[in-house]
Amino acid sequence: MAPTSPRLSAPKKSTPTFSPDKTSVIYVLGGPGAGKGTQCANLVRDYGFTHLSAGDLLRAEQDREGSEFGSMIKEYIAEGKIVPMEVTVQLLENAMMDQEKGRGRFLIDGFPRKMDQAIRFEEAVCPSKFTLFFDCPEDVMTERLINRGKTSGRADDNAESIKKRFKTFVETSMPVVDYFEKENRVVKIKAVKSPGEIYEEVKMRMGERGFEMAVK
Ligand SMILES: Nc1ncnc2c1ncn2[C@@H]1O[C@H](COP(=O)(O)OP(=O)(O)O)[C@@H](O)[C@H]1O
Ligand SMILES: O=c1ccn([C@@H]2O[C@H](COP(=O)(O)OP(=O)(O)O)[C@@H](O)[C@H]2O)c(=O)[nH]1
Repeated sequence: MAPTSPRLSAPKKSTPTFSPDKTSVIYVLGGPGAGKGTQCANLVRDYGFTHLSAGDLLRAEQDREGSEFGSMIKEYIAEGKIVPMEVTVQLLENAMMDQEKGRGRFLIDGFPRKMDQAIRFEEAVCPSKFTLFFDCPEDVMTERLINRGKTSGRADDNAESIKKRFKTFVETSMPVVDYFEKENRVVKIKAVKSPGEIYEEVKMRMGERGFEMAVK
């Protein structure tokens, strides 16, 4: 069956769709090129998480034939702006529903990038356990993204879009990290070393939060 557009008209609920007792959601944040996707792949392999990248879901919706949001998403991504939250939250909720209903461990990668998304998702979909935040300087991220751009095929891995994405990250996404930080819900990890060294720290910090590896 062909996938359908996000159900934007879903009524606002007073309780979230997924119970945090049964469903674990961890947000994965960090600037563009901080290594979120790279570390998520490690966590999926070792901890049995389902990986949902908000950017990947938006790109898939952009390319889906008949999507009413395709051209709008394309424009936002090229400009490094945050797509209106109704679209992204609904794509994520739909993707979670496609998994075993009401159960599971989800890494939500590259989301929430704006306060309104954070509030809506926590209220209507599932409150998160915590945020893994990969902290990386812009010069390091720029070099990684320019390199990634040689093979990624992504329209936004070019110098002009990268600058815009950094600006959005600092102005719009860091306030989300700061908000969760005040609630002591952020695990901050320096993301400059090699992927292997960073992952060692990720595993240690996951353990501190009660997450053990599913496979040894
Ligand atoms: N620790 C690292 N050191 C060097 N390169 C890295 C590191 N982590 C990721 N990369 C590379 O940098 C690029 C961006 O990483 P990625 O995981 O796609 O970042 P994000 O999902 O945060 O945008 C990719 O090409 C990836 O292979
Ligand atoms: O919740 C989100 C996540 C991503 N994006 C858009 O998707 C782009 C790419 O995000 P992704 O996480 O794939 O890549 P990153 O910038 O972290 O490398 C962003 O610049 C935004 O334009 C968005 O609008 N809302």
